Amino acid sequence: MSEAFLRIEGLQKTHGAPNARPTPVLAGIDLAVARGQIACVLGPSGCGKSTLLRLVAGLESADAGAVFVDGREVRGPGLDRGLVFQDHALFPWLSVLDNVRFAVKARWPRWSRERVRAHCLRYLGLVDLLPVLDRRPAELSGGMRQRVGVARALSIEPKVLLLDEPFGALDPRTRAGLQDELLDLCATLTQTVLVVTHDVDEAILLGDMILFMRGAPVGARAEIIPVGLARARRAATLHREVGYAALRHRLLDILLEHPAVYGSAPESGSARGVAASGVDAPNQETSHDKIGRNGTYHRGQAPKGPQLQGLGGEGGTQ
Ligand SMILES: Nc1ncnc2c1ncn2[C@@H]1O[C@H](COP(=O)(O)OP(=O)(O)OP(=O)(O)O)[C@@H](O)[C@H]1O
Repeated sequence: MSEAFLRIEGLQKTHGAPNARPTPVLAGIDLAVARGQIACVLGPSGCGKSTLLRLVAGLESADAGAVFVDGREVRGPGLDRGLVFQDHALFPWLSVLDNVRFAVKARWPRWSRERVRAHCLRYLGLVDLLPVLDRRPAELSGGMRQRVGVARALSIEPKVLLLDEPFGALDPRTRAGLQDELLDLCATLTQTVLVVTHDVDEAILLGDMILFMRGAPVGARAEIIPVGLARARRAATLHREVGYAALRHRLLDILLEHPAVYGSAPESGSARGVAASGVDAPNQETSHDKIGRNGTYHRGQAPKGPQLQGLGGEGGTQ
C-alpha cells in the first residue's frame, strides 16, 4: 500500500460524566488508509464506531493516540474533513444551492459570487441535483437530501470524507444507487473516505478495507480485514463477485460472536442483538465460499434507520 493519507495511531477513548462510571470505548485503534481508498468501520452496536469517527473529525479529543491527515495531526474540527452524519444537518430554510453555497463560502470566503456558484453547480451536478437547485430540503426525497449532504461535504474538497451510516434510512434501490454514485465520485475525485456502517454488504461494497471493532471485551483490538474483491464492483452485482460470499460469512460470523456491547447477548443460533446487514442475504454459496460455524447461515436484524448530513466546522489540522 502507498503511504497512509489518513493514519490512526493507538487511539484510546474512555467516555464518562463526572459522577458516572467511566466507559472505556476505544483501546488502541490503528488504521492506515492510502489516498483514494475507502475504509469502512463495522462492529456491533455500541462498540465505538461513531466515537472513532468523531475523533477523526476532531469533534472529540482522544485520551491517547493520534490521527493524522496528510501528515498533519488532527487537533480539532477542520475543513480538511467533510462530514456526512446520521442526522440531517441541512439548513431547512435554505435552498439546495444555498445549502452548498454556505459551505463553499465558508471554505473560500474571498471567492467571487460567480466562482462560488460555478463551484456549487459542479458538485450538485455530480450528484444529479441541478434540476432541484431552488427547492428546500422539505421538498426533497430522503435520497435527494442525502445527495445534498454528500455534495456539500465534497464541495469543500476535503482531504478525507467521513460518513456515519449515510444510507441506512433509504429503501434498498435508492440505497444501492447512492452507494454506486459514491463509488464513482470517490474514484473520480480520488477521495479518501472513512465510512461507519452497520451493514455488512455496504462495508464489502464500498470498502478497500474493513476495520472490524469488536467492542467487547473492552480493550480487544480492532481487526483490519482487506476486502480484496475487484474494485469496479456495483451494488446490484456485488453478490456475484468471486470471494464475496466467503467474506460476508466471515464478517457475519465475527459479528454474531460479538453482540451489541450494551445490548442483550444473542440467543444461540439467532442474530438477535447484533448488527448485521439489512440487505437480503444471498443464497449463493459457491466453491469459493466457506460456510459459517456449524454450517449455519445467520441473518441479522436490519440496522437502525439513520439519516445523514453534516459539514466540518472551522479550524483545521495543525
Ligand atoms: N458522550 C458520551 N458520554 C458517555 N458515553 C458515551 C458518549 N458517547 C458514546 N458513549 C458510549 O460509548 C459507547 C460507544 O458509543 P458509539 O456511539 O461510539 O458506538 P457505535 O458503535 O457507534 O454504536 P451504534 O452502532 O449503536 O451507533 C456506547 O456505550 C455509548 O453509550
